[in-house]
Amino acid sequence: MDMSYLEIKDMSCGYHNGFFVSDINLSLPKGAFLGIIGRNGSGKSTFFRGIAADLPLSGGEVVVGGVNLAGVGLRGLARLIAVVPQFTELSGVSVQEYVLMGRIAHRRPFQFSYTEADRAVAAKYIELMGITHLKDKPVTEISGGEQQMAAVACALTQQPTLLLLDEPTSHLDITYQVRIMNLLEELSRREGITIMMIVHDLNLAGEYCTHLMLMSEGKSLCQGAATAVLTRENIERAYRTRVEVGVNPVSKRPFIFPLSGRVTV
Ligand SMILES: Nc1ncnc2c1ncn2[C@@H]1O[C@H](COP(=O)(O)OP(=O)(O)OP(=O)(O)O)[C@@H](O)[C@H]1O
Repeated sequence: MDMSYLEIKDMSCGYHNGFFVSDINLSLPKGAFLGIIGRNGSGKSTFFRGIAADLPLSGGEVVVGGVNLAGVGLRGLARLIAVVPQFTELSGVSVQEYVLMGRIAHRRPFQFSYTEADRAVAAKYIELMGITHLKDKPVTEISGGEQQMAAVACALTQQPTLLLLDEPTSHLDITYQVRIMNLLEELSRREGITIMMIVHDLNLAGEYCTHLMLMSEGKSLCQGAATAVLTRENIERAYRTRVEVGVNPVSKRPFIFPLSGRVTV
């Protein structure tokens, strides 16, 4: 396996006279499923904005499959990277039309309508996300969780090599949470899509992700497999909250138990 499909070196980015993410170093093999965890305001979304060129880098570089993103331009970037943002601005288009927008980066010059192949790709991911029954509804008239599923279908329709998801499970019930995580895991394993996902649910992250990165105050506090990152010491240091760490009896992955103020340890 190529250990450095995604190579982030000494990356920094942030806001004028304000918050900065700094000195991030990260190497991921193709098909890795990285979970980015850390408390609110630790810089997870800012880090994503730097990778997706939504914020200029103030230092370092991001290389995907040997290509330095600084040189690819917006269209080239859209063919490599798809982003599922935390909040999506929605107009009244149908779910199907919305998901099809993922094909725009693949249009040839002077191609003004979608091809049959474009429609087939969109239909495949609409089906995989389990929202085929909603395809003719306006996106403004479906639930928050259904909108999240549509946003993921749209990003996959872009057929990126690197997929960034900013908390895709936050509005989802356990059925859809598990469905989306299983699907992402399968896409990373079978199709070699490298996935980076911001996730607040530490147990979901620990269960599914092949790699974790724990952020604190704009820096990467630690990286590695779930068992190395999800320790009581690391979590208490990053979140300043007392927890107990156990083991999922079936998967043997770490499991975090929050501790109520009632409990004295
Ligand atoms: N557009 C902006 N301009 C200036 N500062 C910003 C901007 N967006 C975010 N920040 C600041 O940057 C810091 C990090 O924010 P960021 O959204 O990266 O954190 P996060 O880890 O993704 O948080 P959360 O888990 O709450 O989504 C915060 O202190 C925030 O106030």
